[in-house]
Amino acid sequence: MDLIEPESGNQSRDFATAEQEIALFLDFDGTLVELAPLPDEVKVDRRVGPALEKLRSALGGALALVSGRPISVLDDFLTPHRFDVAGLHGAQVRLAGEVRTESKVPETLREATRELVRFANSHVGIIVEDKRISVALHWRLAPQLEEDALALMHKVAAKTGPSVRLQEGKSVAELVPAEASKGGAIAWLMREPPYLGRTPVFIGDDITDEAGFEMVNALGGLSIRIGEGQTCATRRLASPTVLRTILLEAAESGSLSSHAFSQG
Ligand SMILES: O=P(O)(O)OC[C@H]1O[C@H](O[C@H]2O[C@H](CO)[C@@H](O)[C@H](O)[C@H]2O)[C@H](O)[C@@H](O)[C@@H]1O
Repeated sequence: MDLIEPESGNQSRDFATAEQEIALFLDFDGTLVELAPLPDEVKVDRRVGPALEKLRSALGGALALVSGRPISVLDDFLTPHRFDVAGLHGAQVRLAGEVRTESKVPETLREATRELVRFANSHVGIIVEDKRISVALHWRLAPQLEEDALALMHKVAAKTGPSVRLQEGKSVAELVPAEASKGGAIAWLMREPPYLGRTPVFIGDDITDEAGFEMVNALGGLSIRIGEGQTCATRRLASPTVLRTILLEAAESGSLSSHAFSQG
């Protein structure tokens, strides 16, 4: 059985709209790919890009990546395949090959980034990922520095003002445009063809995905959390491997409904 039972109080349910056509939203790190020690080191199963292409066709085009990564980085990982993407936690959205929304670079972000780089330069294992519109501080290689790194991020976030918010993740904290969220990006896409009128399914693994889970729950869709941890998602899958198996099988068969995510 691939599904982990949800925590008590967070009821799994038979998905009432299982036969309806779905729109599929996929997180990247920890969902499509396993986590790696460094952001550049993730390995993408070479079957994933072609499988997602097939699924996109099967779903009438309604398939998008929803990630904290920039669109350009996801393109590089999945090259030569190109998908609709909500990147940078929703700060940018590409639909049908065109970037349709993109947050401005918050004015205070450059100074904040410099402060984070100073910290990284004096602490082994701390990494700054400058994503232009957002910036991430990673401590996966120095878990003993988590408390210090988080304290710094809170201090820097307080100085950056209301245009920026703090987004925590797995061994990472990020400063992102305040208005951006994965939930907002999913809602935006759901108002546009080919997503419009479909039932959203969002699969993620992280606290950064909770806003997306909340949104698809509100829209009557299906939210699926990969792995353990507190969540408002209504279903779980054990691992990225389990998800990839489901997606590869669905691509092979040429169809995907929400039933695929509740196989026992
Ligand atoms: O929304 P996602 O697609 O899940 O992206 C979230 C962040 O993922 C990346 O960081 C995480 O994955 C790294 C590689 O496995 C790992 O080393 C790190 O500890 C994780 O936090 C990425 O680097 C970030 O930019 C994304 O926001």
